[in-house]
Amino acid sequence: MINVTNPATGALISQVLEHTEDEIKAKLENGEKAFETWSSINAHARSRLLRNWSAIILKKKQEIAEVMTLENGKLLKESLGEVDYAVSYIDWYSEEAIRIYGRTVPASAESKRVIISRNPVGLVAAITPWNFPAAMMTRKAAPALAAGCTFIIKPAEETPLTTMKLIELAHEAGIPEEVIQYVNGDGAKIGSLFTESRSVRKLTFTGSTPVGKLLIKNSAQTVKNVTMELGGHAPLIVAKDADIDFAVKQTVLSKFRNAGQTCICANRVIVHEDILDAFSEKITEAAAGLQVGNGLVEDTDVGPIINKKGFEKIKSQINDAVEKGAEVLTGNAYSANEEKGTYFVYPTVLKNTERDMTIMQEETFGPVLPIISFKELDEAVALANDTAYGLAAYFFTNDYRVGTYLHDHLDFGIIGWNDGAPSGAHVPFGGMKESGLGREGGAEGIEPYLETKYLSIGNHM
Ligand SMILES: NC(=O)c1ccc[n+]([C@@H]2O[C@H](COP(=O)([O-])OP(=O)(O)OC[C@H]3O[C@@H](n4cnc5c(N)ncnc54)[C@H](O)[C@@H]3O)[C@@H](O)[C@H]2O)c1
Ligand SMILES: O=CCCC(=O)O
Repeated sequence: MINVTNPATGALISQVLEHTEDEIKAKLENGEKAFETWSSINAHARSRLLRNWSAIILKKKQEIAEVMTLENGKLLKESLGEVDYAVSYIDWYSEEAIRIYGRTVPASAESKRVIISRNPVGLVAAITPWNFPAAMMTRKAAPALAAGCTFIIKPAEETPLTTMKLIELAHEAGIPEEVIQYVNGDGAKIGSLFTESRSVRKLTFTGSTPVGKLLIKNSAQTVKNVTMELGGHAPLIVAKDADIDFAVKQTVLSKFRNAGQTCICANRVIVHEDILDAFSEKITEAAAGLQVGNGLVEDTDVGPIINKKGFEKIKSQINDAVEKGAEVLTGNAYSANEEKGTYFVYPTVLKNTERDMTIMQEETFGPVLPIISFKELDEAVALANDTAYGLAAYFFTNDYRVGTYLHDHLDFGIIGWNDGAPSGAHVPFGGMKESGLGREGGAEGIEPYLETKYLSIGNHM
């Protein structure tokens, strides 16, 4: 049994049954069998079913958002936004379902014809994290179903309820039960069942880089197609000419969203030395003004940290930075109740940070903003690229030469130029280096669910 608790209060919200190994194997078999029927239904019918799903979700938006805030802790307004964000993937891929095109190619002989078709890969298994329990699932499920694949997901143990609700609504919308399924239980156990299964033809994972690496290795056993959306360590560069007030607003948006527990949250701010004091002063004032508390309370800006492990990691990164000489401009304050299991971190801004501090290398996943300064643009680029990650990067400048230079030289999959919120269903989301493999969203997001089949017809008239 999995106990699902509210990270803001410690209250038990629900108990969820863990699936046994036999049950999981039976579901994998059912998913594989259902693939034959689902993949042969015409694309327009699949598109309509996806549209039904999104309409039903929107009718239950408030209820779903409340469940999400209860199990994840994020602000209710962020949960409401996430329901819309999750639905936008379903809507986008309901439209892509009817735009999967093959090709014909001129043959090399008069008696031959060549046809290239795009076909669904088969049963897709997904594993998702707790930080976006709705959107991380729909941005996998929607393209998979649109392409004609069947789908099974293991949501994070911390937040299974939102995902289970969305799948119940998919069935209510008319998508057959075996076409979209969930299983609950321990990540490592279910991960092994997914990777060793020959029924699963594709594995799509969103989560930490170490788990992603393990899944890539284990998927080699059955040569599975994999998509990996992994960790990040986003740099945010503020150039000398930037509009400081605008950059501060966007930095707050990027950094403190979801209490800093977002893979594309700014993790390091790299500021030109001429504007370092002005930027630091303004961001400190903004961060210090944020209200920390329960996401169900209207005035709250920053909710709880998901669990003790996440809390300890954030605290140790702050301590390490302070020990190595960082100056605390605001924060480094906590409210934790071990008995209840609730953990809050007050928005923290650190100045005089150095690249050898843990916070400058490891993902923080919390509301902490380390600031480092630069003089020449090359130095800013070197600092920004000095990480194993390559998910998101941001920069603020109104000088087009500086902007295009930074765009050309930053090794990141997602780049926000004067934009702290670049995500969307219509664009390819994903990372370079150890941040992942493949892209989700946009026209690119359906590709990983399609195989290319080539037919050569001979002896033609
Ligand atoms: N790139 C992206 O799109 C993206 C989006 C959201 C989160 N993330 C990343 O996710 C991480 C935060 O999520 P988390 O702490 O839940 O990550 P996590 O890797 O610990 O867990 C993610 C999922 O993997 C499962 N899991 C854990 N161990 C497993 C194993 N050995 N085998 C198979 N599955 C296993 C968990 O149960 C959970 O469902 C951060 O690193 C964040 O950057 C990335
Ligand atoms: O945490 C990662 C997902 C965030 C997003 O899609 O904007």
